Amino acid sequence: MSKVTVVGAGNVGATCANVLAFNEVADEVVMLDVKEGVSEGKAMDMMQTAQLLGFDTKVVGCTNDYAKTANSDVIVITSGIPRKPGMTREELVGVNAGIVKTVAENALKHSPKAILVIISNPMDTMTYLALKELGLPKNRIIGMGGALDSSRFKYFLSQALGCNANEVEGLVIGGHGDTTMIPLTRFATYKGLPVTNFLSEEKLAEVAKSTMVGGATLTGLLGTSAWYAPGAAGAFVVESIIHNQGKMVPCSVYLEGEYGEKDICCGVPVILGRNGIEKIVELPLNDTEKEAFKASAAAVRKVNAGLKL
Ligand SMILES: NC(=O)c1ccc[n+]([C@@H]2O[C@H](COP(=O)([O-])OP(=O)(O)OC[C@H]3O[C@@H](n4cnc5c(N)ncnc54)[C@H](O)[C@@H]3O)[C@@H](O)[C@H]2O)c1
Ligand SMILES: O=C(O)C[C@H](O)C(=O)O
Repeated sequence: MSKVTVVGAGNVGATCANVLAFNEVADEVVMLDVKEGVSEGKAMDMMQTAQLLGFDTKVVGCTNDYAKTANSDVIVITSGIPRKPGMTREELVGVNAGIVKTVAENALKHSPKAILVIISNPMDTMTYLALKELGLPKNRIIGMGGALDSSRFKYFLSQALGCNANEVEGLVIGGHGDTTMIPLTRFATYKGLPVTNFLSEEKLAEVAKSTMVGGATLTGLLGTSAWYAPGAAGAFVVESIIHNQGKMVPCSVYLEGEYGEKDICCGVPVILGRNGIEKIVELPLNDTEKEAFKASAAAVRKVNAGLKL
């Protein structure tokens, strides 16, 4: 019997729960929100799609009732405010830090063995906060950003190549911020061949830029931040853990010397499995990429400095 709790049943949380149910990633998915009735309503709405879509996962909604989340294998935290057009993710730190800390503490009381997947922004700093405040081993605290950013990178690459996005591979490491993301164009491939064989340096720079501001572009179009790809990316990370898939996914994790950084959570490729982070993968970065990672970590560290730990 596998169980996942999604805290925050807003745009991202509800989409994540819906994808988890549709793909039957867990036997039970619980959504919890502070807004009276919203989780219950969304859970009932999702359950009314079960026979149309043919899934057996049970979706439960509750208003702030953490007892319903008991014995979850994974807890996904999406609670908090999203940015509006013109804002950065980093501006959300003041409000979201308090929310993330409180909900994580409450959820862990009922699921002391759970693995946490942090989505609320600014995600790298929220992951660091969870790491510092909750006393969990580092393999159980995973920030979701790189899975989404890499998916966007593959989308923009496929647009530039004029090909199917499923035939493109690519990784985005570094912070989950408009200026801190590092799309690794040198390692990206189309059908196993380097994309540098097909796209000019200028085109690849354009793809990297579109990826980095991918979230801001959608926020400008939607008036609030995106949710379909973020929710699906959250579910992808949960599935990799619950089904012990051993996939390599860029996630924000606590670094203790890897990539030359210490005492920070930042995006690097990790192997995900039943223990959460099974392994951090060290990529052979060149000097330019190493410099970019250093600058990205320095920017994340600046936001972390604003936390009251
Ligand atoms: N890491 C990523 O890749 C990524 C991607 C997309 C969005 N986000 C972030 O995820 C967060 C949620 O975005 P959204 O679009 O779903 O926002 P949203 O406003 O649609 O949903 C947030 C939900 O959190 C709930 N909430 C607030 N405080 C709570 C508490 N104490 N306990 C339980 N629930 C609480 C709200 O009632 C709301 O329903 C934002 O911080 C956003 O920036 C991160
Ligand atoms: O852009 C945002 O603020 C939300 C999220 O981090 C995203 O990348 O979609």
